[in-house]
Amino acid sequence: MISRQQLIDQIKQKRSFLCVGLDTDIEKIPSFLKAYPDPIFEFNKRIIDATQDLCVAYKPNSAFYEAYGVKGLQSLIATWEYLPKDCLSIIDAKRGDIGNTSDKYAKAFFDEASSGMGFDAITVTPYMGNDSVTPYLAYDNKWIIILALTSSVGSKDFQYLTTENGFLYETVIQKANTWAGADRIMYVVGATKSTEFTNIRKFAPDNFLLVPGVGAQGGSLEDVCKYGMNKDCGLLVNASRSIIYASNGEDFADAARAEALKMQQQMEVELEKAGVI
Ligand SMILES: O=c1ccn([C@@H]2O[C@H](COP(=O)(O)O)[C@@H](O)[C@H]2O)c(=O)[nH]1
Repeated sequence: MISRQQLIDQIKQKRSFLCVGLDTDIEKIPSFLKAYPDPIFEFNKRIIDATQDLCVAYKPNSAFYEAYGVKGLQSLIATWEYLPKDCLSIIDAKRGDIGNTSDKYAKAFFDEASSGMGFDAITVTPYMGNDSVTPYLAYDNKWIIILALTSSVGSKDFQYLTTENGFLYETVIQKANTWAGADRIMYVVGATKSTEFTNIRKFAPDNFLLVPGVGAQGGSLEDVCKYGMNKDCGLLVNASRSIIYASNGEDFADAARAEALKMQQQMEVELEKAGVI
C-alpha cells in the first residue's frame, strides 16, 4: 500500500510523476520473446527493470490480459508480483456494478490471499453511483480512481451534459468527494482535455489526478502541468504505447527507458517550475 504522503515522497525523490502503462499486446511485442513460457510477463519484466527508477506507478490495463483468458490472468498475476513495491500499482479495470458484484471485483484486484493480486488502486466508473463504488473503499488503504473526464473523443457524449451542478463530470467529482477524501480517491482526467484542468482543480484541489493521453493520444505534458499541478504535484501522468512500444526490436527495453527518461526529465523541469522540488 502506498499512502498519499508516500506517493508525494516518491515523486520528490524520483523527480518524476510518471506512470508506465503496461498495455501489453502479444501482437506487438518483439517476436523473440515468444520463445519464453510467458512472453507477456517476460516483456513486462524487462520494461519494469528498465524503467522503475524513472516512474512512480505502473498501470496494467486488464483488457490486455483478460483477452488471453487463463494465460493472460497468469501473466497479470506474475506482473503484479514483480511490480516494485515502492511504486503505486494501478489496475486499469474500469469496473462498476451493483454492490455485491463490486465486492467481488474488489476481492479480485485487492485481495491477494484470494486472487493472487493486491493492487494498490483500481479505476472505476461512477455511472452506477455510490453503492457500486463503496465496496472498494471497504479495503483500508486502497485507492479508487474514478473516471471523471476521459481522454476519449466520446467524452462529449455524456461527460459534458449539463446538470443543475454544472457539467456531468463536475457533478461526478462533487458527489464522489462525499464518499471519501483525497487520501483515497483520485480522478481520471485525460491529457487531451488540458485546458479543463483549472476547472477540475476547483472541485478537486487536493486529489491526485491520473492523466492518460500524452504520447500516443497527443496530449501535452506541459499544458497538463500548467493547468493541473498542485503544491504536492497531484498528477500521475500515464504513458503506455509511446514507452513500451518505442521499439519492437531486441532493444525494446532500452528504447522504453530512453522514452521514460525523456518524460522524467520534462517532469523534473515542471516540478521545479511549480516549486514542488
Ligand atoms: O480516459 C482515459 C482513461 C483510460 N485510458 C487508458 O490509459 C491508457 C493510455 O494508453 P496510451 O497508449 O498512452 O494512449 C490505456 O490503457 C487506456 O485504456 C485512456 O487512454 N483514457
